[in-house]
Amino acid sequence: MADFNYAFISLVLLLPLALLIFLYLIVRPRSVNIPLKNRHVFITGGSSGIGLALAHQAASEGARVSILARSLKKLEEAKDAVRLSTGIDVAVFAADVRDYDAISKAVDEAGPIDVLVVNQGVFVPQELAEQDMDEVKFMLDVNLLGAFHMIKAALPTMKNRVDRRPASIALMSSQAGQVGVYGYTAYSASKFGLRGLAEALQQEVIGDNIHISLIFPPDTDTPGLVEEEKRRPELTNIIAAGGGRMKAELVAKKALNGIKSGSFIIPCNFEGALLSVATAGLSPQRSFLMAFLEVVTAGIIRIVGLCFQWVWYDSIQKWHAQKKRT
Ligand SMILES: NC(=O)C1=CN([C@@H]2O[C@H](COP(=O)(O)OP(=O)(O)OC[C@H]3O[C@@H](n4cnc5c(N)ncnc54)[C@H](OP(=O)(O)O)[C@@H]3O)[C@@H](O)[C@H]2O)C=CC1
Ligand SMILES: CCCCCCCCCCCCCCCC(=O)[C@@H](N)CO
Repeated sequence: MADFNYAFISLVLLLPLALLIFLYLIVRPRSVNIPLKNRHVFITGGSSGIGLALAHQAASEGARVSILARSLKKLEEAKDAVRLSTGIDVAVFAADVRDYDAISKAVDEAGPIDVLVVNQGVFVPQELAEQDMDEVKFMLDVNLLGAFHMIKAALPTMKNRVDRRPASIALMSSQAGQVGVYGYTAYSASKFGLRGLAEALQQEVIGDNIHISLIFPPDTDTPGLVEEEKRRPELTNIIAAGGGRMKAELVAKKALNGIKSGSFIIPCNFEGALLSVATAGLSPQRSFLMAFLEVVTAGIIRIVGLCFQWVWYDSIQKWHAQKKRT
């Protein structure tokens, strides 16, 4: 009996330890630190919301910051706001990410980029059956093809940068890029698309010491969300509430910390951390501790995910039943 206990206890302790050591040895790519001080951080959609909060924080960390968006007026206002709070001047570029020539001109003018944050995004929620194809195309063009345009324009000089220090390309996805959400067929598709782009691109640019990050915020208080909420379907509200809600400043802080530590997947709150473990899939994981968590919780987190689906489909069913009655 004593022998059995001894064997049992050592197994319980040794197995996790062996797993930890194994994961420590195999996780790839290796962890990396990406400094921001005195480096060029280029943020698309940097004139509002999360992008503007990122511009503030990158500037206060000593980066040289450029922001790009369509409206020059909003860009100038953002520039004034950043100067007021940090004393630093950001460079502004007015261009539409759907126009490859315009953004490649902006990127050339801005000079070699060390950290590219592809953050621009549009979101017009509606059931696909009701939504015009123009709006579907609009979201895919700005959110997904716009990201391709930015990366294509910036990559040549990023690859040829003279200092070979680690560089970063960060993509602003959304929790709706980890799980499909009612009312978001086009939006979710555009954000899921970023993940495929990111996973493939990381393999292509690791040799150039360029590191990809994907950021997954929940609902975040921004001018964009205020607009969105004017026309969000009730069920979108109910399901999105499960992801929590954050201030843009905190999302920007989590995002910058994740970028600096080279994390491939960057959740922003507790619900987001759960969602990231649940949807780890075959994404790279640089942290052996996170990898450990993913492995040991794999079964239970699937159960949690299935419970979420149960609640969501229940809400959908109730909503339909109620609609029939009224
Ligand atoms: N707020 C939220 O709840 C969440 C947001 N996100 C994502 O975070 C990102 C930022 O969102 P948020 O801060 O709320 O958005 P905002 O609407 O507040 O700001 C969007 C920014 O993108 C710019 N932009 C929009 N379209 C284009 C375009 N075609 N070309 C260039 N710039 C463009 C806007 O400037 P201009 O209009 O002048 O071009 C603005 O600077 C988006 O990718 C969004 O999907 C993810 C999860 C939650
Ligand atoms: C297994 C564990 C699960 C944990 C909780 C899952 C909750 C998922 C909710 C998804 C919310 C999506 C919000 C998108 C916000 C957004 O992008 C728009 N505001 C447009 O910008």
